[in-house]
Amino acid sequence: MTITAYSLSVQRAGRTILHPTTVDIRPGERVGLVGASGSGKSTLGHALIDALRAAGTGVAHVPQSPDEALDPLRSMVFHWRETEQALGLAADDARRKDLFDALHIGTGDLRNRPWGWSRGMQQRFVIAMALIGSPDLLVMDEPTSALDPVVAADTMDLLDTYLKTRKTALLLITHDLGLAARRVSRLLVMDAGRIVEDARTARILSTPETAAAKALCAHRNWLELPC
Ligand SMILES: Nc1ncnc2c1ncn2[C@@H]1O[C@H](COP(=O)(O)OP(=O)(O)OP(=O)(O)O)[C@@H](O)[C@H]1O
Repeated sequence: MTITAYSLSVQRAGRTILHPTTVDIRPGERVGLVGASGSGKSTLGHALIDALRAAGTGVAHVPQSPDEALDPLRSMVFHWRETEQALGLAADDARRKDLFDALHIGTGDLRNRPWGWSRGMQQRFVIAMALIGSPDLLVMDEPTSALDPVVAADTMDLLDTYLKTRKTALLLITHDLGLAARRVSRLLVMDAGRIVEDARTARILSTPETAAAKALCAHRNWLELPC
């Protein structure tokens, strides 16, 4: 069933930073939310997560940096168990092995604290945690911007492969059109708190219609980036 959130809007400090916006995403669909800095991407992402969770939709969130998700004083196994418990799931070694294999983190020592793992492994661990409950939607906000380009590309490749056989949809929030172009089939372009263009990725890249989409597409150097 299509995931829909109607008429999301956000006011802060007396200013409307998200104008009424309806978002719909099909099961398994890969959607990019792109726009210039300050256009309202993260605001829409958070409003969408809150509204969908309130309606009972399973939504997981991957933040920009693993530091936002991992407590430096806690072991990796603590984080994993805490997530399972929060989801009301019993510990399941087979599920953990599947996710660890899929995201190539099987060599990590779960007794370590986050700083005992590389940054790339930490972020893949955070992605694996987000997938524990097989969410309907995975929202990733600039998920690879803290990683070097090769590690970032590898991480997105592993996630692509994993999601191929699942119904989990993906909303990828990024100002990096190059990343979005390689990873999603549909783009939502934001400008000043509104979605101003919503179309297939290939169409927006070839014939952007709005000033915001044209501005993003004008910076063609992103074509050279590996992720
Ligand atoms: N708590 C807040 N109070 C006031 N204004 C806010 C608040 N949070 C965000 N804003 C403003 O809302 C607008 C949208 O911010 P938002 O972070 O959603 O944009 P963004 O597109 O995600 O930007 P970036 O790519 O830089 O993260 C910006 O002008 C920002 O300054």
